[in-house]
Amino acid sequence: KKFKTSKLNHPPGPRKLPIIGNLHNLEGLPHKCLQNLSKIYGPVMKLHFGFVPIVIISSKQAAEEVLKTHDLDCCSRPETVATKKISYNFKDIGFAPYGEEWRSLRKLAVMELLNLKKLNSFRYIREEENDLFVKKLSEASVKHFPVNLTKALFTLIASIVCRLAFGQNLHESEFIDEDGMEELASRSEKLQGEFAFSNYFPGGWIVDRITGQSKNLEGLFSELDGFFNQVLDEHLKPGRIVLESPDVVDVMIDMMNKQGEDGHFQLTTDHIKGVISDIFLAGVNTSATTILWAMTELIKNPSVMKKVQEEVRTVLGEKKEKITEQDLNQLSYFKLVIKETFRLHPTAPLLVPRETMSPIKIQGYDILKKNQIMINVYAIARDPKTWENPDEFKPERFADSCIDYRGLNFELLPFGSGRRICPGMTMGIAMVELGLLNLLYFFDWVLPEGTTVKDIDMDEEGALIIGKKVPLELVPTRQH
Ligand code: HEM
Repeated sequence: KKFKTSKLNHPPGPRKLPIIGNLHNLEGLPHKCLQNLSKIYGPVMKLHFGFVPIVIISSKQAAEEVLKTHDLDCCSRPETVATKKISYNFKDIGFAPYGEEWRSLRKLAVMELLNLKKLNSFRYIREEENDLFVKKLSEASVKHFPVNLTKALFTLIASIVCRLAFGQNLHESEFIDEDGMEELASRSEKLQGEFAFSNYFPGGWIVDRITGQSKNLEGLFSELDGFFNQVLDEHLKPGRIVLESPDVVDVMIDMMNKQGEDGHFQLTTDHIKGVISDIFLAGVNTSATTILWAMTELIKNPSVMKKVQEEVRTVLGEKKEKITEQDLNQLSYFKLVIKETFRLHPTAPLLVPRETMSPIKIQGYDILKKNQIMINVYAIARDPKTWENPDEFKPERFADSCIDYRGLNFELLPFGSGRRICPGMTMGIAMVELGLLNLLYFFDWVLPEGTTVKDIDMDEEGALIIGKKVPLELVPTRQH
């Protein structure tokens, strides 16, 4: 031990046990448990999940050092059994290590998903799908029955994402069951977060085989793979007619067919499936869950609900039959409600884990090469040193503040920051804003008979993307 003592200043952390490291310290949801541990060990702490060293960042200052000062040094991704599977052997954007392949795919995604011109030209898809959503909710409102908003919102967002990115109209699709979207999305979330021994222990694959974990993973994956294959096959059909503008899959197939053999990175069908998988997994759960949390908080806080509905209905007038994205420009309190939802309920509370590519120093601590880094944006957004009454849902806190959630203010990072920032941010925000606006403009919402605000369950579940555990059921009454 004496000889091994180095001059390195390692981050503090709870005592680890032989073999399991700190796995025994993890109880409940990781972001909450790590938030509690950081109150003891500080904003930069080191834990070991089995044999894997993981550095947890829980303050605005430390997050800025990682994501701004050292962004390039730590913008790779660690490999896990599940992410290898779901990314078609890292041939995607979200889980691919840093390198030429990731850069090329990411560039393509930014062009297709972040491109404002393209997003605007697809505006009508979002508006049409929301219109249909309002019609369905209006039918339910006649009967005054509770609506399962969780399911309804997953279907809405999946319809937009599948139409916009894959050219698939879920309402007419022969092979996709639109009502099964919530289940498919939550299965995929399970797949990403499955605990596997092989992630943390050398030879852990043997345990995974014995416990049936490997088989479980295979089963979940083959269901999703079936869906992604169908999307790809539809696009590869000879004589395919592109009705709307070419979607992401069309663009990638075109690139694949035109590429020469010049030694550069070659696009394959696995890359296309990797990107389809990314868009579906990263796009649907996150946006639907954000609207769901916004509605949950509004029902729990009736004065905020009243204020935002008053603004929405006064500014847009009483007689609108259809909401457009232009209507969003005139709303200010509404936008604060969304900001506050992103603060209290970041859907990826630990972002997507990163991996250091070279040794770095964060807040004076030495972090070695190939260490995992998790940024606890949940803990940062509820840090009482930065936020007054951090657990309260209070959109007014942003009224005179220029803090935004687009990756430049390190106290509020629902989309991450730096090179790995979410490339679907603009699309995600557009879907969340329009979906919530339709819910608030056209309907009044109450809890089902016999339940009160105290009965609203705020429990969370999930692994990488955290959702609401119990579905939200509310009774709509059509207003206009
Ligand atoms: C409200 C909606 C959304 C939220 C809150 C969200 C959040 C995030 C977060 C936190 C990350 C990780 C960033 C990091 O590691 O620093 C991420 C990555 C990613 N997101 Fe999103 N996202 C949303 C919507 C979307 C949509 C609609 C798409 C695609 C259609 C998308 C595609 C991706 C991809 C491909 C990555 C991986 C980027 C990379 O590793 O280079 N996201 N997202």
